[in-house]
Amino acid sequence: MTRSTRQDTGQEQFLTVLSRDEALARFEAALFPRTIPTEELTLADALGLALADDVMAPIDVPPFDRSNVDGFAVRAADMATASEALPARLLLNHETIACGVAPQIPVLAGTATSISTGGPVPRGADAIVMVEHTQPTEGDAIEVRRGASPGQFISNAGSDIARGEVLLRAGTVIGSREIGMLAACGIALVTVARKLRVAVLSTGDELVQPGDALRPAGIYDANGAIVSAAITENGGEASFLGAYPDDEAKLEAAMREALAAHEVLILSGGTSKGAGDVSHRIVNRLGAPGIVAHGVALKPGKPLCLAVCDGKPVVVLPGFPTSAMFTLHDMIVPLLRRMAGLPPRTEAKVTAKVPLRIPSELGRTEFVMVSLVEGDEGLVAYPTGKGSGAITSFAQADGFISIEALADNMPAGSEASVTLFTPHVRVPDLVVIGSNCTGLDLVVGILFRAGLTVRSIAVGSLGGLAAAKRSECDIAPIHLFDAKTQSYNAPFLSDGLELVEGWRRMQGIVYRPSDIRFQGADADEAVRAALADPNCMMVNRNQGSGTRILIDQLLGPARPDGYWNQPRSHNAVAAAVAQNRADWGVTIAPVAQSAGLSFIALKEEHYDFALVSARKERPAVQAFLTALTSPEFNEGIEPMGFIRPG
Ligand SMILES: Nc1nc2c(c(=O)[nH]1)N[C@H]1C(S)=C(S)[C@@H](COP(=O)(O)OP(=O)(O)OC[C@H]3O[C@@H](n4cnc5c(N)ncnc54)[C@H](O)[C@@H]3O)O[C@H]1N2
Ligand code: MOO
Repeated sequence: MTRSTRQDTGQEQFLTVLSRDEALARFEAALFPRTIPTEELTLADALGLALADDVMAPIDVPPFDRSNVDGFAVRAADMATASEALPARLLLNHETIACGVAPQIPVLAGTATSISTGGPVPRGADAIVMVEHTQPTEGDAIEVRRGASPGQFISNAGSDIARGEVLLRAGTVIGSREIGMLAACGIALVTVARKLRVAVLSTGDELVQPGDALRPAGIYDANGAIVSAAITENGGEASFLGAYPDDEAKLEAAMREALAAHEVLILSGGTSKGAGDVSHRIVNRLGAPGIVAHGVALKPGKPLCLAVCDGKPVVVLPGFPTSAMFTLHDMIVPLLRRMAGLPPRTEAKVTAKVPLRIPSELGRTEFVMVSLVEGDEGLVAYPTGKGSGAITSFAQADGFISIEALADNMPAGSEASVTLFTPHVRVPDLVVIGSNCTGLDLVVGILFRAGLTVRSIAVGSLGGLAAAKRSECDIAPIHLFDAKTQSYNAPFLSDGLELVEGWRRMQGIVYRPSDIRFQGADADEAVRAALADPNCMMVNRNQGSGTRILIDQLLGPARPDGYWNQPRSHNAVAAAVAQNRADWGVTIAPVAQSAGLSFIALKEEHYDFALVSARKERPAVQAFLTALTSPEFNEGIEPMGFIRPG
């Protein structure tokens, strides 16, 4: 693809797919060099901003020689021979130097002046003796029974900060500690790099703002909130202007207005090849040089569009939230920080083993978000990926690994370098890897309130079992049905694993309450009714799930319409029926209940835990086992629609 071609389908091709580095180089060349706008602010307002210039100390701190103790200002030489047997006797001068009191009387040989901690040392004195090392004596004098070294208990003027030294360097981000140094020198105003004013705008007909009701086919606008927050986190001033439908004229007007009032414009969505993808077309009309890169050989992030319009950066992020977040942090934030005079974020890396083969797209550098857990031989990096469209891929990850463009996978067992999102690895107290269940939230909640951190990675029952066998987790929640023994979970355990009973989940047929074909029917009647009506559409489950075995038993040889629609979760089945994409399916009672569906009970599914025996004595594992028998758990689990065993 070398140039934009308008096709009959109404779709556009990317101009040229560039490497990440080439795209960044073009963007930087169009943006820099540039001056960093500055302003003078009070210390409080400067918090979080970067200093524009070096700041020199205008005074010495402390400004005078200062006593560090309560006691007496003396001449050390007067105590050269002082001892228990032969105390030095010093006449008291008639003044007391409290904090804030300028001394008037010099300390002459054989005299002492009473002084408080923080008081200015009087002329002639060269040491302070602590009050508890002195004895008042008759004739307005004190006795000192030990020697004093010159300078003792005195902080000299300028010993903390010397007048004329560079106190803080340009580019330093002002925090409470920096504010302390500036205030101690009497500085009230500082010149800082001004916050970058960034306009944020989402595009897409489907977008609904959080807080408003979701309409059919609507999607909550996550990117608007994500981008605005990331700008604020990075010292910018974000103005979120809302979500705009894919209406070219209206969007163009909004973009022009946004650019007039801001220094940067960041959009998301509408940069790929869909019929509604218009934003990148508008960008080229907003100013020179316009688009410098559209299409980057990255995953996620391929449709990223970078432009500079009359000196102002205009970025169109991909619509998928993980793609938007990742490209924003990886490619855009560093440039915005540079434009705002802020130092680069520090990046920490660790090495971790990849437990599974990670497939990757040839030709694109692929960034895979990972969650870190501690295995027997060091860190293990689990992909959190549910694809670029999933918000949790990025939000719940500890960091990312990259797979080079020329590789089509990263083999299981590879050592990978993980770039962390946080300065340090956060090692959780308890690691749970396997099948997810809302009932598990109840247990995790109990542990969380007890101060324990839990990392829960949803990879399904089989993935969890494999992780438990490799000792990468403490506990693997599973619900695996063994057709041969007609039993759950126990037949799947191997040496080193033991079964802890969890709870049961009633599986049943779900239908919309208004559907008269199923009202009042038992399971056999319901299946008969479904098979009798050629317009009745089912939704199945994936091969290998216990629910699928149940469905195949119900259907026998029948293959009704919808049989090949095989989603991988209980929730997806309920959503398909609730949204009228199917008329019936099999899911669990709590999911049916929360989707507002009618339910015909079939069979209990056992949701248990494979426990790694070698980790059983760990405090967090013990806390997990205790939580499972706690009154809080017992009282909470049944109202959620689950069944306690026994
Ligand atoms: N035929 C092709 N289709 C797609 C390609 C391609 O090369 N050929 N690229 C894919 C890639 S890679 C990505 S990434 C996406 C990005 O597409 P757009 O940037 O045009 O984004 P949209 O189509 O507008 O939306 C994609 C997706 O994200 C949701 N979305 C959009 N904005 C938001 C928001 N503010 N908050 C939450 N979710 C949002 C939107 O509803 C869509 O589901 O394109 C692929 N397609
Ligand atoms: O590049 Mo898209 O961001 O793969 O998902």
